[in-house]
Amino acid sequence: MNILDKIIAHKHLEVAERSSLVPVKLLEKSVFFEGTVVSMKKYVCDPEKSGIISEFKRKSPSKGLIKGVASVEAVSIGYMQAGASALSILTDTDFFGGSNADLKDARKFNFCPILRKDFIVDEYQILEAKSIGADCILLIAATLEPTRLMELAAFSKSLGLEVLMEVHDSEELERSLCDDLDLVGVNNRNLKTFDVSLQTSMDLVDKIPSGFVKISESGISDPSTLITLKRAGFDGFLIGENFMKSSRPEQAAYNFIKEYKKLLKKENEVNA
Ligand SMILES: O=P(O)(O)OC[C@@H](O)[C@@H](O)c1c[nH]c2ccccc12
Repeated sequence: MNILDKIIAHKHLEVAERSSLVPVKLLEKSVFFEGTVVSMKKYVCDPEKSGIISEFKRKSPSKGLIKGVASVEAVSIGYMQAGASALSILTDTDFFGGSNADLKDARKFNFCPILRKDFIVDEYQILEAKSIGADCILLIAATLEPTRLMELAAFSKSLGLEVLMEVHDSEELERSLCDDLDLVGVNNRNLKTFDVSLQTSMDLVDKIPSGFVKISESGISDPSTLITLKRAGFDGFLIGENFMKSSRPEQAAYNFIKEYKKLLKKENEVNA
């Protein structure tokens, strides 16, 4: 069994357990069911912003411990002050060291789109995402049958949540595209083998239909890479480890975004 299969098997057990402990009726009592969501799509494409979705990630199966003890409050506020467009908060506990409490904390301190980063296999997790204040959820094409992915996307939309669908190759992309998606992310990291290659993004960008916001995900550690990805057609960039591995993730994000803006300005002057 590869790691992705292991995570998904675990998620089914987790959903069964949680839904018996916290029934849907209780989730629906959350104040966030009345509130409107902040659009990830809009923020990522806002030319005044960087397009960067900064991720809060304590550990991962590929890297092990990145930063076990970190303050969501300090890091998420710092990310936004540094010029990120949005936040991605890992809520998986067993494999990524995150929690729903991390997302709730991020929500408390920030008015910006927040992606619930988890492995969604059931409607219950989407209701849970809404109940903790997320604006957007992730659906991973590699882990869902196309019809199931489409059902989950439609369910998210019925709650007003936006959907980021993640793909890793053109086959996944073609079989899973549907109208209820808002953003399509290309994961440069193969979740089964952990191999990382930016070429994955470059190969797939032109295959994503123009109506979807295009995100390049994972393995980004250099501001100049963003220039290459932007030129290729990406609107947004998901960055986690490169910031989280620093002793001060928010400072790392600040320096990165400052450098990116400098490069972007230079690029725009050349093209003017
Ligand atoms: O830390 P990185 O290499 O910058 O990657 C961030 C993000 O793309 C990655 O955490 C991720 C992409 N898709 C996922 C699906 C589940 C868990 C995590 C992920």
